[in-house]
Amino acid sequence: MAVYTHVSAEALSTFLTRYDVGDLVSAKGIAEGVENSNYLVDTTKGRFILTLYEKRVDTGDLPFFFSLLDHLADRGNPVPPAIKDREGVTIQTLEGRSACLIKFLPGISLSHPTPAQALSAGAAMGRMHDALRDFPLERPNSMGVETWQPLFERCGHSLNEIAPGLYDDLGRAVDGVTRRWDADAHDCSVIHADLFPDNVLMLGDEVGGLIDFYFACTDIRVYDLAIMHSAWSFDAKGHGYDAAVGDALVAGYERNFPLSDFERAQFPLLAGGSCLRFALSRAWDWLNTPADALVTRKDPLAYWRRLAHYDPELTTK
Ligand SMILES: Nc1ncnc2c1ncn2[C@@H]1O[C@H](COP(=O)(O)OP(=O)(O)O)[C@@H](O)[C@H]1O
Ligand SMILES: N[C@@H](CCOP(=O)(O)O)C(=O)O
Repeated sequence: MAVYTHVSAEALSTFLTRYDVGDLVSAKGIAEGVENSNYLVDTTKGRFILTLYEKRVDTGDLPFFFSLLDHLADRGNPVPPAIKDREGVTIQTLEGRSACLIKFLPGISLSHPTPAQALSAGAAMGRMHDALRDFPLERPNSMGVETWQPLFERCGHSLNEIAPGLYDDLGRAVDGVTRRWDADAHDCSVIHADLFPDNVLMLGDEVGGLIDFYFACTDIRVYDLAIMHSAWSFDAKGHGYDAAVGDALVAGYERNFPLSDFERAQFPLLAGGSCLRFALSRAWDWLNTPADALVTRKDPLAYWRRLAHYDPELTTK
């Protein structure tokens, strides 16, 4: 469920008169997603996404996100830029929220990607990173390595309500990974930082769109591939590593951005970091979201289990 803010047909019709996009035909709330309110909007001239930014996106970051999308779209990447109104404005206000009208991209969000789809998606990430070599803006990672220990401490002993012993186990793993993490030894650039299967729209085996750039930030470039690898190569519960999917992601990526020997050697550590980053954010949400809330809580243990694949020693006592 991701329609937190209701937009009336009257308010939307008036909103659309700012743009050269035709008249409103229909608008439907989109159930997928967790951060923002999204509507699928059809007009007499085409199809668009309307996004209203809820509390988890800092609206001060929106100019960064839309510069990034313009930069990528200008270089032929399948990403959805914001539509400008007749005065060139992209970030508007609607129903008391910051709001943008965004290009609709075709495709289906995947639940179970195949190796052929993983190959295309990895290649799309490599191409995106290549296009970002000359992107001049930066944004700190609000979920970067230095935030993991403080977030772990904020979750505290309540972690044991998720699974007995999780406080000690996670604490040991956070310590083990962060002590070996060395961003200065890597190439850093702007990365997507959340390229899960649900953020890649597929047309058969081809990528129709890369969406949801609201975690995009400056960090270790190959960490982005490690995040993708940990999100794509397991079942939803974090079991059953699928080597064909994992290998295809890396092979696709290397078609457009070859990895160095150092990056290959560091990959398990970076993927282990990704497991901790998502285990921690999910644990925090799990402990702080009422079970009957509109948002479905995501399972933190599905990421804890993935860590065992990348670094078995960190997850055994
Ligand atoms: N530009 C787009 N083109 C087509 N569909 C989109 C687009 N942006 C979002 N969507 C649809 O909306 C859903 C939620 O979008 P997303 O950005 O992932 O939301 P959230 O940030 O709330 O997680 C996606 O799963 C997709 O179905
Ligand atoms: N991908 C993250 C949560 C972020 O949600 P999104 O809908 O904005 O991609 C997770 O699965 O924990």
